[in-house]
This record gives sequence, C-alpha cells and structure tokens, in this order.
Amino acid sequence: MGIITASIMVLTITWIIHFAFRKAKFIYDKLTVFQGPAALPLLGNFHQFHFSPEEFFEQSQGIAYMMRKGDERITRVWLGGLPFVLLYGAEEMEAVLGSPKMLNKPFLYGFLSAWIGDGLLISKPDKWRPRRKLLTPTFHYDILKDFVEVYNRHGKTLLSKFENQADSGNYEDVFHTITLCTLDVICEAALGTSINAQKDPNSPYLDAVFKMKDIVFQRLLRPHFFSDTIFKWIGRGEEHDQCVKILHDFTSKAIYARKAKVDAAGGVEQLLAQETAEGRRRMAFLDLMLDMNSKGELPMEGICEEVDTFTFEGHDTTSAAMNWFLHLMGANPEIQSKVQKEIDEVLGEADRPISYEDLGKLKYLEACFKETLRLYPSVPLIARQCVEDIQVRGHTLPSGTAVVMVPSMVHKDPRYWEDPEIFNPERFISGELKHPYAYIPFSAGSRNCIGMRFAMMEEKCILAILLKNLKVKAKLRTDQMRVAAELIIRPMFGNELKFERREFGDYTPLID
Ligand code: HEM
Repeated sequence: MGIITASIMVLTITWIIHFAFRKAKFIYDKLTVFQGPAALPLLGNFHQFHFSPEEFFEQSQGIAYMMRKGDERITRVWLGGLPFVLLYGAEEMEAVLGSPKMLNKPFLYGFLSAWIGDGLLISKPDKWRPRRKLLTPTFHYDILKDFVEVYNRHGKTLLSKFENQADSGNYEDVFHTITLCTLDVICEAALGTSINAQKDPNSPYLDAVFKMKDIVFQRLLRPHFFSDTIFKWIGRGEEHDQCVKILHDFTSKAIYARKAKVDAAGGVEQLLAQETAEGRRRMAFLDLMLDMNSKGELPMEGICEEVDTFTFEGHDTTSAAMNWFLHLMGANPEIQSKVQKEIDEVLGEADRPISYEDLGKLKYLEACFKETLRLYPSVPLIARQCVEDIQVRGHTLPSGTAVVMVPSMVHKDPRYWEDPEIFNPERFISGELKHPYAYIPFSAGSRNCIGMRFAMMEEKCILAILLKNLKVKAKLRTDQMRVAAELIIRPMFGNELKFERREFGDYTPLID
C-alpha cells in the first residue's frame, strides 16, 4: 500500500512538473518574438527594476520605448517567472481592451480584495457580467443629475479653504486638501451620508482609507509580500486587518442603518417620498442598490462590496485629475483666462449654485479637463490576465501572460497626437480622435470606468466653482513637475499652488 501511494505521488508530481514545464516553455517560446530586456533564469528582469513610485513607472516606460520594433508597441518583461507584456499602441490596446476574452484582472488587483471585496473592479467575468449589467443604469444622467447639489456643496467648502489660502498669499501643497473634498463627494454619493472629511480630517475612517492605500501600494512594490502568509507574518498584516475592520464597520453600519429605514418605510420609493415631503430628499447609489436588493437582484454582501469599490475607485482618481488640472491652469494663465471667460458667460455674475444644464455648456472647461487626462491619466497602468491565447497584431499572447497597458504612452504617441507634450485643449474642441483607443483615461471596451460620467460632472462643477472665484498660479512649471505612480499618478513634489480672489469679468493673470 505504502509503495502504491508513494508511486502515485511520484507520478503525480512528475506529471505536474512536466505539465508546468511544457506550459512555461510554450509561453516562453511565444513571448520571445517580442523585444524585451535580456532576462536571467528565475530572476527574469527583476534585478533591473527599481521598485519605487518614482522609478518603476519611468523605467517601465523607458524600457517600452527602447525596445520597440517598427510600428509595434509591445514589450516583454519577466518578473521572476511571471511573464508581463507591456502594450502602448492604440491598435494593441484595441486588441486587448476590445476583446471579450480579456476580462480577467491579474492577481495583483487581489491585494485590494480584503477592502473592496469582489466588487466590479476586480471580480471575475462570471460575477462581473451580470453585476455590471445591473449597475450600469445607476450611472445614467437622469440619476447623476441628483448629485449636482452634492458637488456644489462640497465644492463650496473646498472654495472656502482656498479663499483662506488666498488671503495668506502663500503657495501650499493642495493635493491632500483636494482628496478630502473628492472623498466627501463620493462617500455622500455612495452612502447618502456625509463623512465631513474636509471639516473633520482626522476621523478613524479617513485614517484607515489613507493607511490602506499605502499598505496595498507598498505591497505591490514588494514581491516578497505577494504571499498572504508572509505578508501577515512579517509584513503589515496586522495593521492591514485593523484598517479593513474600521473601513467595513463604517460602511456596513451606514448601509444597514439605511436598510432598516427602507424596511420601516416599506420600500426605497416610499422612504424617498417620505424624505421629499420632509424636504430632505437625498438620493444615493445605496438607495438604488437597496431597491435592487428588495427585488432579489443584489445581495447585501454585494451592496457592501460595491459601495467600498465606488469609494475606493471614485476619490483618488478624481482628486489626481483635479490636482493636475489646477496645476495646468496655474502654469498656463492664458488658457486659465479663457476658462474663466466661459465660466462667466455661462454662470453670470450672481453667486448661485451650478446646475446640470450649466455643466453641459462648459465646453472649453471640459476640453481642458480631457486634455489634462491625456497628459496625466489618473490610473497609470491598466492590466488584464490572458486566460486563453489572444492575437495582438498577428502575434499570440499566450494564456498565463499578464498584459499591462500604459495610457500615458498611447496618449503621447505622435502617430495620434500632434505636439503630444504640449497642453493644448483646442485639440478636444476641433480635432477628431485618430484612433478610438488612442485616448483611454477611463480605460475602454466593456470593462471601462463605470463612473466616467459621474467623474466628468463632478470635476466640471467643482472646478467651475473654484475658477469662478479664484485665480491660480503654480509654483513649478510643468516641465519641472515629476510624476510618481502609485495607485494613481500624483505630482512627486506635491502640487504647490497659490490663489487670489477674483471678481466677475477680471481676466488678468495672477503674478508673483
Ligand atoms: C477622473 C476620474 C476617474 C478616472 C480617470 C477613472 C479611471 C478608471 C480606469 C482606468 C478604470 C479601469 C481600471 C482597470 O481596468 O484596471 C476604471 C474602472 C472603474 N472605475 Fe473609474 N475612474 C474615475 C472615476 C471613477 C468614479 C468617480 C467612480 C465611481 C463612482 C469609478 C468607478 C470605477 C469602477 C467601479 C471601475 C471598475 C469597472 C468595471 O470593471 O466594470 N471611477 N476607472
């Protein structure tokens, strides 16, 4: 019996090794057609990378540029035994992002799962498909209109902070201040309750949000912490678990409290009608999801993971974009004046809230925002996992390969963009995209950003409030700014801005 068991074990192990070896060889053979830096056995290109926010991203882009072959924008990198393929051409992006076979995310996204569960951002296609179909109508304009009041209110709080800064006459790094504002917006939109981040920035919830992002990012940079066991044992596992508890306690308390109100009123519609009659109707994504729950379409657990997903994905991305936009305004005074002229024309002199209709008229501001995202797409890398072989420009990307797409590179490809380094919003007014996948700040294809319209409206509203009332100047020129790529891209030396109050009709630039 012992001999039989031992023989079966030996045969099984031999078969596994044989299978793994054949698979590795298959992948290796397929990937050798792509250019990439020379790799060492087992280590791959690991030793050639510097795993820091300012270096890793720059190095990856540098390698990708250096290794390009003809018209192809494909580079291969081995991190240890793991094959990665970097793509940065529009055709290549289309082959991946437009493919129904490429909906899986690589394991690295899983480091977020303790926080955002199996929500839209990281779920596997079988779970993702029906969930995305269910939630897409939630982001329709008819619903988003209701959030304009939320953008206005939190935008005004941000304005009052910057007005105080204007009175001091100092340059200050505004990155964190803006993040608190976008957190206020997304938490209220998702949960229906205000977290008052701008007024009370020291709450345990906020502390946990910032710590958790740092923990996840630090883990991404340290492959020896990829294993859960090692991470828990010698990494920041304990701190991680404490943060997750605080984050989940906070959101589930709000979710279950709202559910209790819905149940007591006899349904979401009844509760909203009651609240409207009392003059305090405030819609949130949560209400829509609780309605889905009452129809048996979405379990409570699903609501929790999607609320956490929206709050995670919906605050840093919008904050990064708003920060870069203000930097670019502060570095390009003529363009700033043009935006202010449009704001004055659309909003007039009176101090009034911005309406949904106003947002539709702010075309030049929108072009400036799109141009900001071209130069500084908030999400530095978009990745997919091949679970079957796919064809990219006549080559096979074998199953098992992780594909990493770099939006900032396709956004600066001279084949699609004239003078790609220049901040020129006019290109979004007059020009047409030369390729639909040449501009992908919100990703593209069926797994693109579900919050894109929400984000565009939020940004336009808050930025119009700020620029209606303030002039801005950036301390550094754009060519002096360096990018640090974390979960989002941020200005490495901070975003130092100075403000001055402005009146209707004043288009003179702010000078030192
Ligand atoms: C300027 C702001 C934003 C930018 C640049 C942005 C960008 C992106 C990108 C590039 C992706 C694809 C990520 C990937 O596949 O790895 C994505 C996905 C996603 N975003 Fe956004 N995002 C923004 C704002 C928002 C907001 C405000 C929300 C929520 C209200 C949101 C919710 C999501 C969700 C849930 C996904 C996953 C979608 C899916 O896989 O079905 N995003 N976003």
